[in-house]
Amino acid sequence: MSRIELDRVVVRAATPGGPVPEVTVLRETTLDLTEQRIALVGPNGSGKSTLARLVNGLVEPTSGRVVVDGLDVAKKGREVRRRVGFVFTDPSAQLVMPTVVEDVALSLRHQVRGREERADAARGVLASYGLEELADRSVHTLSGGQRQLLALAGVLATDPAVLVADEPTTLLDLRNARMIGDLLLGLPQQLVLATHDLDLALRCDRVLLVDDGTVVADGAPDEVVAHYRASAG
Ligand SMILES: Nc1ncnc2c1ncn2[C@@H]1O[C@H](COP(=O)(O)OP(=O)(O)OP(=O)(O)O)[C@@H](O)[C@H]1O
Repeated sequence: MSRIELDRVVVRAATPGGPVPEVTVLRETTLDLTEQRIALVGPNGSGKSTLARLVNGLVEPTSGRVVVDGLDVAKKGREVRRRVGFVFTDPSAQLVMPTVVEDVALSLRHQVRGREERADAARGVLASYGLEELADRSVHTLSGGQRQLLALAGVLATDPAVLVADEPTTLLDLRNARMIGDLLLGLPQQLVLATHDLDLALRCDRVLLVDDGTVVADGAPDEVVAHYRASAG
């Protein structure tokens, strides 16, 4: 399993034109994450996405350090991003090529060298997710569920050690949310999952409750989720 360490991490963001010049998005946070499945839960705007994005350098700490498997994210960003896959709430953000098969092929650019070989490998990846019939379609013609599955397939094809998923089921209907949730929780990789789905959080190994830029509870899923439910009134 991988190890994600946050050492006194603070994130501040400039707010040009706002009532104050900057806001603290994440207050000083120190964490050592070694469990396989870690859920981040908490109210809207609490800092879950910020915490998730720190893990692969999409957000940089204002102070402190984020270290993944001994690699400092600020110094070894490229290496960290090869180890840490990321899935967004809205998969459109990461599906950039005209067709489905080209999109998966793009993900495989570091793994498979030749153009033809890459296209073949991409079709193989699609087949393993039951998406082969969509290979030549435009990503814009896919349903939300198909798009999220495709985004996930593309990221997993690169065999990351860690997968960070930021509310990956929020835009999906019940059936697709369940399918993607089951897939994520069944992965052999370490998973960091920001989610509003408390049933998914309960199936993780450790849950962090984030509120107002601070981890306010951290530990066994049933206890932390019960705490969250009670605090939400
Ligand atoms: N670059 C930024 N500039 C200004 N404010 C920011 C910036 N990034 C985050 N914030 C603010 O920090 C807070 C935490 O944001 P974050 O996206 O991490 O929350 P979240 O817990 O993921 O929320 P949600 O559940 O709604 O997705 C929010 O109030 C957000 O508006």
